[in-house]
Amino acid sequence: MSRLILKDVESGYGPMQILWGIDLTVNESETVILLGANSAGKTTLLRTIIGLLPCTGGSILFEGEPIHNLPPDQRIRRGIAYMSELGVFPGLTIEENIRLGGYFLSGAEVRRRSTRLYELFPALANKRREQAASLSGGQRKMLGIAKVLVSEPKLLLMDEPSSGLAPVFVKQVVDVLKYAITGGMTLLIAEQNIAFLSLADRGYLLEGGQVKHSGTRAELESSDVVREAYFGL
Ligand SMILES: Nc1ncnc2c1ncn2[C@@H]1O[C@H](COP(=O)(O)OP(=O)(O)OP(=O)(O)O)[C@@H](O)[C@H]1O
Repeated sequence: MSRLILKDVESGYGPMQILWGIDLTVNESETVILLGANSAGKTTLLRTIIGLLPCTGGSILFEGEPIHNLPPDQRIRRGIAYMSELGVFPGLTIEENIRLGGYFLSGAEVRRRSTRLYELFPALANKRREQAASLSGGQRKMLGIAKVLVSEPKLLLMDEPSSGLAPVFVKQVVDVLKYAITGGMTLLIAEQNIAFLSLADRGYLLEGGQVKHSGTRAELESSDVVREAYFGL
């Protein structure tokens, strides 16, 4: 069943249109990757789905219902979570950041879920009462992921989880996401780093605010369009 359906979506910044006629689907328990170079429109698309930017044309359906006219908080309440490139509040502790991710849950529920998350992220467990500012770049990214996972979203939108990370941390992020995916998570990830293609069931290549190509992981891996966009081949 389709969890998210975008039909002919348009969006942009004031009079400047950035997205043109985007058609995209994410099915339940599926991982979909949004590939594209700088300025292709990946962030703009994720921000339009969560409602931080207006959908000026077309429609966005979540679990079969239109959401494109709802404010972001109502989209979040329906089960959509958005992890931006920044992700965490450095002045708050690890525990407080995770608590914020589950702000509409009871304290007991957050504690129960945190226990499981700390097993997944032992480096965070050891530092739970320290400020997020004390974490390394890789650990901060892990905290950003823990903070969105605590709400157990029905759909997780992730913007460039690899941004600013050394290759060793990129691998850790990929491994943690693999684990979350085996638990049935539904994910839409915007990434320039081709390592994330290994997580995806399907993907879309954006260029100039339009879908230039789409297909299964295998199709994308062998696609000349993707090879050209990523490797200049
Ligand atoms: N706040 C803004 N105001 C006006 N134009 C913007 C704004 N943010 C982004 N843009 C423009 O929208 C286009 C798409 O940018 P977007 O950030 O969605 O690309 P992206 O694929 O996420 O790339 P990146 O990986 O660099 O973030 C670019 O031309 C960019 O200059």
